Amino acid sequence: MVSGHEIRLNRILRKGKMLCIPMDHGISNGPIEGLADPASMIYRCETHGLTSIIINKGILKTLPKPTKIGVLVHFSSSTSLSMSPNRKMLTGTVEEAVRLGADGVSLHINIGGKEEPEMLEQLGMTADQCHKWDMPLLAMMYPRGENIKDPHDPEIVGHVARIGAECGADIVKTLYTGDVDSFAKIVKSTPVPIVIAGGPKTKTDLDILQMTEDAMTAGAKGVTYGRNIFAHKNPEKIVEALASIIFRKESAKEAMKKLEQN
Ligand SMILES: CC(=O)[C@@H](O)[C@H](O)C(=O)COP(=O)(O)O
Ligand SMILES: N[C@@H](CC=O)C(=O)O
Repeated sequence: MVSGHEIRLNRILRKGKMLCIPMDHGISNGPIEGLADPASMIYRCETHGLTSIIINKGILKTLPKPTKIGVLVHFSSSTSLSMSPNRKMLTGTVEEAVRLGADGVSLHINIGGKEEPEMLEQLGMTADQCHKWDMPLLAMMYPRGENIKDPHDPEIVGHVARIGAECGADIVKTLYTGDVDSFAKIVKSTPVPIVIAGGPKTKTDLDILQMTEDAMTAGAKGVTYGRNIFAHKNPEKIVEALASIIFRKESAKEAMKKLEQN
């Protein structure tokens, strides 16, 4: 018998790979460019190669119609208006995710600051509940806090990714280090699949496509890009370009050529 965990995992991945738009910025940053109407953005992009989305429960509850792709519900919250924007608080339960019909749970864990201990506890406890409910857990593991000088430092990224895996996450999302060799080492020392974050919008489309190609070459299992997709002038087309790299192993340059033709 196929477990609920496997059924759900196959809804948020395709052939073991992920092309996901995290849209949880509405709590941390407000209705930023491209996120004024998350539902429309989801329906615009869902048939262009996406495997899944990450959204807060309030968006999931108010979607006018079900989406065709996997949904991870995000339960970490902090805001840029706060005195402690890095202190992510737990704002939901795995049982709630089951009730909402989610296919996965997502947490954001900042490592390297004074609030780290409580986020580690959130991760460990939520992993236990995910195990109980057969719910896949994606941990967004960020080197972020007073002790972090360079969040892309391969040693730090490798440590942070490993923390996510050792605390029980099924998928770890973290920062790309900027070069294939150092990231390949991190992939090898992390016992669960790694996907990479997009970060602020890149200067050119080729930049985000090249980072994607390099991360996949290093062994990443996909990407979770927010602003580089929903704030793009043509979100559907950048999703198609990313899908050609992730699922059809095209190069960034080949994907770029098609993007320019469209
Ligand atoms: C809003 C966030 O916490 C981001 O980390 C988001 O969850 C994410 O996964 C990546 O968003 P980008 O806009 O690609 O940085
Ligand atoms: N959701 C993000 C916003 C920017 O990446 C965060 O909380 O850091």
